[in-house]
Amino acid sequence: MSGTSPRAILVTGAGGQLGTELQRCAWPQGYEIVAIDHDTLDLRDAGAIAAMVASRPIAAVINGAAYTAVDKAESDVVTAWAVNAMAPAAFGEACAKAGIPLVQVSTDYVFAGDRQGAWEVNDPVAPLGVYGASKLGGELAVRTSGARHAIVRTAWVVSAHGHNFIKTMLRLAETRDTLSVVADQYGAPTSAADLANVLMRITLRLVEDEDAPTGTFHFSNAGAISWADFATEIFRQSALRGGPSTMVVPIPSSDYPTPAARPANSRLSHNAIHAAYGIAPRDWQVALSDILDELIGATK
Ligand SMILES: NC(=O)C1=CN([C@@H]2O[C@H](COP(=O)(O)OP(=O)(O)OC[C@H]3O[C@@H](n4cnc5c(N)ncnc54)[C@H](OP(=O)(O)O)[C@@H]3O)[C@@H](O)[C@H]2O)C=CC1
Ligand SMILES: Cc1cn([C@H]2C[C@H](O)[C@@H](COP(=O)(O)OP(=O)(O)O[C@H]3O[C@@H](C)C(=O)[C@@H](O)[C@H]3O)O2)c(=O)[nH]c1=O
Ligand SMILES: [Mg+2]
Repeated sequence: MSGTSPRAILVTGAGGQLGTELQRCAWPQGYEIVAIDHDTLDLRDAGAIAAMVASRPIAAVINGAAYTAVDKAESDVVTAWAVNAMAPAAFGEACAKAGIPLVQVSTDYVFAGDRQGAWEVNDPVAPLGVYGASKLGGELAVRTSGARHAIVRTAWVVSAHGHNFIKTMLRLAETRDTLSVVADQYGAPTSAADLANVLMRITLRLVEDEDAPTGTFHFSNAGAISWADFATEIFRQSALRGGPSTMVVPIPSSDYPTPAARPANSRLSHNAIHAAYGIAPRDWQVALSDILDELIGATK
């Protein structure tokens, strides 16, 4: 590519878990990541989104930003919909106009989670709360925008930075002898680094191959556990590293009331992403180990 300018990939949510990991990915030579944070672009401003995409040649957009405060969204409905639905709509329109692909990230919370098994990409959606509903709005906006797109639903995103369940558990363990954690909500954690790598692969295909698979895909790490199981393994692996740990008391969701209801079964099937892109996730325990290496330090 010598003599030509690099292909710019616009990434939103630069300060978030996914945005941070997208910037750490090993993008091939000839690509430049233009990572946009909240201060640079407020996603509630659709006009600013259009102007940003039109302001320079861009090869693709990865919309990694979102209003992710699930409980707060219940009482901040308009902001949640502005960020999670209207901003993707604005990106869809801008990308269609520019003729570039859009990669949109969505969530397991679009499902009601009311039956067993892993959710397939075409299974019926029925969000239980404002966050899930607004993210579904974003999916529909992107799907109908005319932009070539991939919508990647993920779940339980964790990493060494930002806000997430691992960091919350380690923080609470510092001061608690026991920790009550819900044992009737099932899913699989997703390393933000693994997700970023998958989104990079999909984005590169969409940029380089007009016929690359488009549509809706699911990605999480492999496995099926409850939040209580997850907490237990976090503390087991943390203790091995000399980090904080405490005893987990499994409880029903009814003993942990929250403004937003969560799906009982959040498991995402990987069939679609495997068929289209040959992607198969590694086990969640291995991904957790890498994150704790970064947070606490490696085991001796
Ligand atoms: N976290 C999870 O467990 C899951 C996440 N997802 C999806 O994955 C994607 C990445 O999530 P993750 O990285 O964990 O999320 P984070 O909450 O870590 O990051 C989200 C980012 O979006 C930014 N943002 C929020 N509102 C605005 C706004 N009005 N204008 C500009 N930027 C804004 C935030 O900035 P600031 O902090 O400054 O507001 C933050 O940097 C999202 O689409 C999310 O819906 C899906 C399933 C699970
Ligand atoms: C802190 C804590 C949480 N919990 C429960 C609440 C909840 O059901 C579960 C996980 O807590 P969180 O606050 O991480 O849950 P939540 O913020 O709902 O996580 C979700 O975030 C959004 C953005 C998504 O898209 C989802 O995939 C999912 O990751 O654990 C306990 O039972 N005990 C505790 O001490
Ligand atoms: Mg949360």
